[in-house]
Amino acid sequence: MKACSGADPIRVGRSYEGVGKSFGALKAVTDINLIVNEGEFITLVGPSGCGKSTLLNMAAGIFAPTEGKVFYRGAPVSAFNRKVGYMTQSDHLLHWRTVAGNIAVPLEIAGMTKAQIRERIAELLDLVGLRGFGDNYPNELSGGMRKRCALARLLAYDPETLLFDEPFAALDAQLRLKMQVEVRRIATQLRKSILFVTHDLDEAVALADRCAIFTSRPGTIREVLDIPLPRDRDLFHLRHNQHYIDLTARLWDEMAPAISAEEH
Ligand SMILES: Nc1ncnc2c1ncn2[C@@H]1O[C@H](COP(=O)(O)OP(=O)(O)OP(=O)(O)O)[C@@H](O)[C@H]1O
Repeated sequence: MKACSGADPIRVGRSYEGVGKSFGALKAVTDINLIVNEGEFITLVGPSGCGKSTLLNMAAGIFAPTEGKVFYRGAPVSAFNRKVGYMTQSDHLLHWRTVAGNIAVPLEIAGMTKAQIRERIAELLDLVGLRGFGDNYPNELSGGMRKRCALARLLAYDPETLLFDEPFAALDAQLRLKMQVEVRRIATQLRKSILFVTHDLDEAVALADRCAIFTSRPGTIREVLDIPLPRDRDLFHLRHNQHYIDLTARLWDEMAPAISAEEH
């Protein structure tokens, strides 16, 4: 087993130790060793099909590793758990419920009272910049507002780790930048740990404290790149930041052989 990169015994939140996952004869990932410190933002990049989503699914406990273990605060993750919030490319908003009604879903499941739900929804609408839109239906929202609503629902039961699987891939560049700013702000403000899968290498550098680079399948983490940009970085002006320019160029160089070898 390779040494876990980035270990910090005081702040370790989640760890993958010698983790592998096979689906029948197909080995998706192998020998994954990764520490996710509390409050840390880690982006995951790698060729298509190398097992990035599989890694998120194992963090959520959606399925178990076939080798090694995933730990959360020292205890093995053994079943689907509410310590994580999961967001994918599709927002999965319920079209027959208002914004407030969508955000209420996890709160109703958690058994909160009507008054508690109302109060929590008001907090969340403020947090994601949707105050005044609680009574609108999803089809009355812009693409960015839908994402904000999905983000509010994700945060509703205050999960400790947020898992993002290419959440902004379908957005245009300007909207994507706005959502990146929001996620980075919320992550810093609420001190969430984040695992964020992306194919966008600029996004991978802009958002991360560290970026894990996968090999092709069976995927393993080839390198974890430190991103020493300030925690309160200004994403709108990163393109002028020499560290950002150098790190992005380095990541592109690392990924170029794998990207050019992909079949599509
Ligand atoms: N539930 C499953 N059953 C069977 N095979 C699966 C399952 N989930 C993933 N796989 C396989 O495991 C491999 C890794 O898939 P995964 O979705 O984790 O990769 P990825 O890196 O996220 O891919 P992409 O970047 O294209 O989204 C793929 O070959 C995929 O077909």
